[in-house]
Amino acid sequence: MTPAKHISQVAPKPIVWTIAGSDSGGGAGIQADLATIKDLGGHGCSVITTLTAQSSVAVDLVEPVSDAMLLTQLSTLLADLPPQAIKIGLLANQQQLHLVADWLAGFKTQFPLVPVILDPVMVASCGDELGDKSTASRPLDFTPFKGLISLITPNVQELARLTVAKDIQASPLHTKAAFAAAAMQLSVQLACSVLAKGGDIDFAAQASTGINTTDILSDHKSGITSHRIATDNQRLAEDLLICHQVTGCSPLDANGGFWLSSARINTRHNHGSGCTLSSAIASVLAFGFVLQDAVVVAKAYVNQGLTYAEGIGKGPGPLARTAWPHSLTAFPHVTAYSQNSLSESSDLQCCAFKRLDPDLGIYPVVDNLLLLEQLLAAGVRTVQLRIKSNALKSNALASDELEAQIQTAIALGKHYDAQLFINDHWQLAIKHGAFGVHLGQEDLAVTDLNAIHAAGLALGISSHGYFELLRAHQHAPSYIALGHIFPTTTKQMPSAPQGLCKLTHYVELLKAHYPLVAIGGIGPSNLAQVKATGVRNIAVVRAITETIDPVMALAELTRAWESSL
Ligand SMILES: Cc1ncc(COP(=O)(O)OP(=O)(O)O)c(N)n1
Ligand SMILES: Cc1nc(C(=O)O)sc1CCOP(=O)(O)O
Ligand SMILES: [Mg+2]
Repeated sequence: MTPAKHISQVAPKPIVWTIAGSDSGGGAGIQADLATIKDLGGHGCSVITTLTAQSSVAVDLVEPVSDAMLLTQLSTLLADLPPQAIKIGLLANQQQLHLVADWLAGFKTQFPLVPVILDPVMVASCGDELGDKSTASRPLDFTPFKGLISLITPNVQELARLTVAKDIQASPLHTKAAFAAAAMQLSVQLACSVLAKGGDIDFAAQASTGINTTDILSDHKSGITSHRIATDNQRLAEDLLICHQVTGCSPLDANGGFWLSSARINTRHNHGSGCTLSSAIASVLAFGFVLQDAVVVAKAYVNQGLTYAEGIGKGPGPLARTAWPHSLTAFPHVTAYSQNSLSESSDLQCCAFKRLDPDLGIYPVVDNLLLLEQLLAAGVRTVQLRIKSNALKSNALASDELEAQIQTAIALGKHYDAQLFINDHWQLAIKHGAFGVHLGQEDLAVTDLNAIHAAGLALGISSHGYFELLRAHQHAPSYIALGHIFPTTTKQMPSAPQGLCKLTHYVELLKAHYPLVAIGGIGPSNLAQVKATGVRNIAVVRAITETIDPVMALAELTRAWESSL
């Protein structure tokens, strides 16, 4: 594996707190959390709730710290090292839980935006209970955390204990439907997102009930994308993410549900995998990624850790520490979860889209034929016609006129032998034989990608973060756009600008697989910084359209891009 570059090399080191128990064996708890936070480039601070005399095979003694010690750790840290994210793990008893929840309520009034991840740890991987004696007879009630946490990460046993609805409690959570119902229930109960970890369940065994466990294997380099049902040798580990009012992402995903599937990694060295996952999510959030992005990066980190884990001691060993994940194969496959549908993968096409030269040239995005023709005549090689349908609604353009413009644009593109992409209007692009179509994430759900593929058109897909770029990758497009890098006034964006640090990571992950295009707020003043991230193409609107001489502007951008290192 190539050594991965820490995000901390390109971004300031965020402070991440872990409020959790000590595992004297070093594989889980505070010890796993601090190792994870450091490995992902953060600075870890610890608030110890409980001491455990623990090895890889047994938990011999559990001793909560005093209330005074718990509260003083919190106040001492807050005075000097306020967190960018908090992970909460083992709480020894209900009294401790109340103390932490009350403290958190006060903290949140001061720092409402700091994300808090709760890993409701109850049982060690060796099977021993981790709470004090009071919790063995009565499971903890996490209701005091309602409205205070961003995400809870139960495994299947914890999910069953935490969901109070009688019908859910009565049935074991061994089917996808029951598991999903419990996760949704918990999301409502605690008013937070839920990552329900299905690693301990074999949903594939439920395939006979008609539930589709289709896996997608996509290799864009060889141009092959294939789908197959998981067999015994290729079992899937499937987690369900239920989002609750997530901000900073596409509104379509803010309350979405997603299955995250990875090939099951055959190892018994998984001690501390839950602690590692939750502290990794907190660490990635601390760098300013949105929740869905943090979850898929943390999943990839755990997958890598399991893959390279080695035994230490007689029992299950800890996960390997493999730094920020930069390999697409470590990332999960994302499928939308729909309550109304048992089959979640019906929209997949079978092959990769048309392959392009990774260097597209400066890629202008324009909204009129006059400018399009000027740029084509000036020798532009890749260009997009982006006529938004709100231009239609305001009656600026009737639909037959839109079709005529698209038809003319396509003819011009052919005449000048350019790669002309039509934004949004994929049916017209197919009808008139365009070179390609550009689609956003919202468009994907309402587009017949099979039809675009069958017509032989190239496909470009927008993305705004890890989660969206995985979704784009699963369609094996001709290029992936990464936006918006800097603030833009051309379009209202639901997400924050990605910035150069995140762009560097996306490029590292995808550059061997796709032509990549950075977009959003790019122009002469920042183009060299963008090029330094390793991205090979930029798409621009205002840097061309808002100049007095667009042809000259294109020539200047091209010269500056080619001469930048
Ligand atoms: C090259 C390129 N990248 C991104 C976009 C944006 O596409 P989309 O998200 O569909 O948004 P609209 O352009 O339709 O508003 C793009 N057009 N081109
Ligand atoms: C159309 C568009 N899509 C974006 C994305 O991030 O998906 S940003 C963007 C507008 C880019 O315009 P300018 O170069 O004027 O900032
Ligand atoms: Mg669009």
